[in-house]
Amino acid sequence: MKTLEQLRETWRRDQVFDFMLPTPEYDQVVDTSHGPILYVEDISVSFDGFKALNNLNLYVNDGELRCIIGPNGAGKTTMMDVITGKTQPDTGSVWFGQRINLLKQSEHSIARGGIGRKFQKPTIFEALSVFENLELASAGSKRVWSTLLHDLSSLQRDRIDEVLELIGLQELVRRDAGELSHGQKQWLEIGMLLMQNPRVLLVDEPVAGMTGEEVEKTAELLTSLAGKHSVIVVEHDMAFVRSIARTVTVLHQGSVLAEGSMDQVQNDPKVVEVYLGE
Ligand SMILES: Nc1ncnc2c1ncn2[C@@H]1O[C@H](COP(=O)(O)OP(=O)(O)OP(=O)(O)O)[C@@H](O)[C@H]1O
Repeated sequence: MKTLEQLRETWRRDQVFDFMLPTPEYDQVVDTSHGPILYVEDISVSFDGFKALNNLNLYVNDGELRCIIGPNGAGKTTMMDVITGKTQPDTGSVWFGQRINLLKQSEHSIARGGIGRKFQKPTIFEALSVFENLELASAGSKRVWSTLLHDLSSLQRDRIDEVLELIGLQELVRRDAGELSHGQKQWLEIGMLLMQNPRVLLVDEPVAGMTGEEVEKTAELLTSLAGKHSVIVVEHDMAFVRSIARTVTVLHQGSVLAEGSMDQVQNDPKVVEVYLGE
């Protein structure tokens, strides 16, 4: 009975999770020969006349780990919504590499085509094991039923092993996801995104609610992903940002206020005034 209920739950989730949808075929490969994997140019977004993003420009290099900080309401979430196709901007352009115009892609195409997004709250299948969660995330275009009922390919198994090692949950592979700690759930969800081999990972406030030890492990995980993936982390926890940051972008009132190393932005008088000095 438990299995049947789990399958029913999974079936419903099929309508919600991007990784269960078919992978789109972009007619262009992601071309990063000039360096950046993301070009966000002159983006403006208004809500009832209020400019949440105001001529925002952001360039993220292939393989980079970028931290985005800024006070509440600075436009961080809206920026991620634009990159992932959830919000269409009033003006501007967003390119994935030099050739893929993200503003012409649907939210699902973007998610399945190489830009993974981790929301703050983990959205894993609590009633399934760690392994089964990763297994489902590797489903690709296969339907959920067939994934649960058929054997995995050896390639998929290898990828699950690789991801388990990355997220440090090898010992808990048969444990129900619902029994994991908050931090472990967050890592599992990152692992589920990694099963899709995304080129870009957007991670929203990953360490909120974590213990000190979990924060440290998350820092290790995210820094280990950079290089193979481009990782964009939005976070308010300054100690955490300092521990992982290479380049930090500070948003304020929908635009980039400052960009540079953590030391550079922390000593920038504009940044101190609007944010860090608060
Ligand atoms: N759907 C919406 N309708 C109206 N206003 C919105 C909407 N979404 C965002 N805003 C406004 O746009 C501004 C930017 O919001 P956004 O959530 O992008 O900021 P943020 O930097 O992510 O803030 P936080 O750190 O608090 O999450 C805020 O003033 C917010 O109230």
